Amino acid sequence: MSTKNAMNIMKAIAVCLFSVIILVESNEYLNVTYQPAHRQLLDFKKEHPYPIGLWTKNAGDPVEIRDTTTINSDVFNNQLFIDTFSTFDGERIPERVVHARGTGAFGYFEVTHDVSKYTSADVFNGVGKKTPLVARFSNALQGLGGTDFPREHRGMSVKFYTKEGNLDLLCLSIPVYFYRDPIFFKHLLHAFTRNPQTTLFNPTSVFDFITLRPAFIHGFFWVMSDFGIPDGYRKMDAFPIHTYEVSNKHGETHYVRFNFRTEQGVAILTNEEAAALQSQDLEYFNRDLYNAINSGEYPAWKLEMDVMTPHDIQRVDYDPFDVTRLWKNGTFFTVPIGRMVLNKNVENNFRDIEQAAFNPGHLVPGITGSPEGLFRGRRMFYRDTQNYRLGRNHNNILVNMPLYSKTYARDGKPPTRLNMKNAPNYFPNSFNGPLPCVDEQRPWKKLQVLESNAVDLEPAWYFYNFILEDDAHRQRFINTWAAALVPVTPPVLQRTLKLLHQVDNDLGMRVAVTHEILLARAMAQQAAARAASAVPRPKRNLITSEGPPEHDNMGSVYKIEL
Ligand code: HEM
Repeated sequence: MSTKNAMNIMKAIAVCLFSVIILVESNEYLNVTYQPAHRQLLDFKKEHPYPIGLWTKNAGDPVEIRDTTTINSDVFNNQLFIDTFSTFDGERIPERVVHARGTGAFGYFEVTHDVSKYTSADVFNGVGKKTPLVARFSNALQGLGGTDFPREHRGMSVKFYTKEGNLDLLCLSIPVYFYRDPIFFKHLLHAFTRNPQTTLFNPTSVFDFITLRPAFIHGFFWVMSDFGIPDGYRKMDAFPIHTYEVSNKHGETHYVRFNFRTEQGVAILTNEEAAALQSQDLEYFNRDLYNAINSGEYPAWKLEMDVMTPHDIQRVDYDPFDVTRLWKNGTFFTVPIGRMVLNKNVENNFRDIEQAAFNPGHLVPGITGSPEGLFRGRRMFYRDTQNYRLGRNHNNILVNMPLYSKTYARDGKPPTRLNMKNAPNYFPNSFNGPLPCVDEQRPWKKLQVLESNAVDLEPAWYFYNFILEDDAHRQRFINTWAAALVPVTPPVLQRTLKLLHQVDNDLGMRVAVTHEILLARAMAQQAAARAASAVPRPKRNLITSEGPPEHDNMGSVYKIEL
């Protein structure tokens, strides 16, 4: 029989088989407990009532059914077997060094207000204009297989595919960052993530680091408050934090902080709610986003910017570029820009989200970035880590490709795409290779920011007394601190309590007292657990050469000791 005949027969059999299955399964959706995430495969089958085609090997030649099993066969002559293990063995790429765990979706941004006075960026100009985008949500410190519920800041990265190139805004769920100096990044991450010996998160290293670098305390206060565990990604605000310089078509500059405000309403989980949910669904955050979008409840965020003029920025009594603090009340005004809507789940998470490379250095004309050191440091970190994680041509991966690009970059590890075909590969050239543009509006003055290393505890004091809106929230904050300090060892514990006293005496005292109570309770629980462990437990009866266990019937190898 020829290959063509064989393929046709297989196709016919497959069509008959699958038609029967479709009939049998036609009532599936009557089961109302199926969430969109549960019925993904069924949805696929509804869209594709027949098999989507013939199965091929990696080189495109058809798979013959006898090659799909290997017992008692010549595996070295079975190309499908070789394809199978060699592709599977290489399925993993390095996960992100931070923000590894996450999910994402596609959507669009729509301009709702005229902001041409502040920025000439095409993406934010022209009321009603829509720009496609991809957004990724993550939690900051978990590995790929971590949990959705830890108390930590979340990420929301947005890549706008604009006519002027990709604009990436990488945001956090809290409006301040932990430090100003980019060199601290690695040390913070080492202190806050898994201990090299125990592989466990270690509260002592966290508080050791914070007390030795007390400037971190403000960002950490946000994480220890209700803002530390949002109720899913849809219900959190998100902030790029840095103070960006923007310029209009006359070359006039303003300084702005962007804010994404959730239209779903900010909602949080208490420690108890998070623990209860975690026991039922380790993937609550990812599931929530997928289900909402699939059900047509498209999550949306309003984008606005807090603005200062170049005149204002030099006259405020604080450093407006300092990412560890908020801008003070009454020193800026807020301008709405537009609305981001996520209306399409990705079809393939690895292709569209795992391979996405967001980089704060991806800016467009009219948005210059921030002159301060952390931003400049980040421009290098992201490119470097993505070169390692995805390869040097990661901007040629589908999800990262700008709408338009003509470069002098060539070769290297795939994907090289068309590799600019036969165009000149050097600049300048006399043979019509791509030319640079002239942007007369681009500001010619560069602001230089001199930053201070001084530790200012005032923002943390302000947070405790004014951002925490009432005493109930303050008490939850205190309880979280006290519980987090229970496993912390001396002298770090004493130093942490001292730092809290220095921020605010009331805070220091209340955390110390609650900590004493929790410590006593933890010791009592340990004693109770020790007592309980003395109670005999059911034993496992292993199979031995001496025959079946005494009370074993029906072949069971377990017996309960009474
Ligand atoms: C010195 C400061 C910082 C450094 C060195 C740094 C470094 C990194 C690195 C290496 C990644 C992984 C990127 C990848 O593998 O694709 C990452 C991800 C991320 N960072 Fe930062 N970061 C810094 C500060 C910040 C700040 C201030 C923000 C937000 C305001 C931020 C938001 C994010 C987000 C949202 C992601 C996840 C990106 C994604 O979804 O793929 N980071 N960061």
